[in-house]
Amino acid sequence: MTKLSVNINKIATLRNSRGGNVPNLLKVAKDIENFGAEGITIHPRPDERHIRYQDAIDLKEIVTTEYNIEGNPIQKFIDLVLKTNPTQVTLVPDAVDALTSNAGWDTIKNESFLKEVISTFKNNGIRTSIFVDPVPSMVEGAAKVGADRIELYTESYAEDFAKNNLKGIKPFTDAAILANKLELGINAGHDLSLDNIKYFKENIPNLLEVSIGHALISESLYLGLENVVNMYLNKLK
Ligand SMILES: CC(=O)[C@@H](O)[C@H](O)COP(=O)(O)O
Ligand SMILES: NCC(=O)COP(=O)(O)O
Repeated sequence: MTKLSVNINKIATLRNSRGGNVPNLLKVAKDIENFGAEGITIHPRPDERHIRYQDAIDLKEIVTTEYNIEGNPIQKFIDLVLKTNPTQVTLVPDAVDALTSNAGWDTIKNESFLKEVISTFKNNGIRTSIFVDPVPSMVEGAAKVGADRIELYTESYAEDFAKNNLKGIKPFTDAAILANKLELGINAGHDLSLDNIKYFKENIPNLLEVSIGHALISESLYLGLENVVNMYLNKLK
């Protein structure tokens, strides 16, 4: 069984664009759980352009499913995660000014840093996951630094799938087989969507969790748009 964790960054982006509290991030998170999702993911970035650090703390009070916080472990982020105590922290090596996550960790170059950060989180009872490209040496490195799980960075798979290149799944399947051998749990995310998720799931042995945000929120807009336009038309009759 693969858990669906919904990334709500985009809800915060919409809220912040008007400065008020519409849509209400906490209510959306609660509703997503009530609709059946098994987790809530956030990725607070240092400039707080979508999720604010205070959101991370407020969400802890209401999320009853798995709570996953992603981000680059700069000191401010480490402090936030320790204060919030989520179910899982996912470490992502994104630059401060990155538009979105765009690479996995080099788990060999950053071995001692990752070891230290991971042990800090694990000592506080927080499950750790590391964002990695589907590269065998990076998966081995993730096991070496003591991570509980890897999160496979799926952008290249999504791009290949959109071009009908089904071979793009191969490095992900191989990485998953290796992770299973090394007893690392497997998560995945980035640009997964209603189009590409089924094939991904079918080809990844023991996929524990996917976190999906950008496509899921965009798809929700499209799938809800007809209904809402008609609700307005009815009110204007
Ligand atoms: C870690 C990852 O894969 C990202 O997809 C991320 O969580 C999304 O971040 P943004 O919403 O800021 O693009
Ligand atoms: N970890 C990936 C994530 O949370 C969402 O990525 P995306 O679906 O917004 O690309």
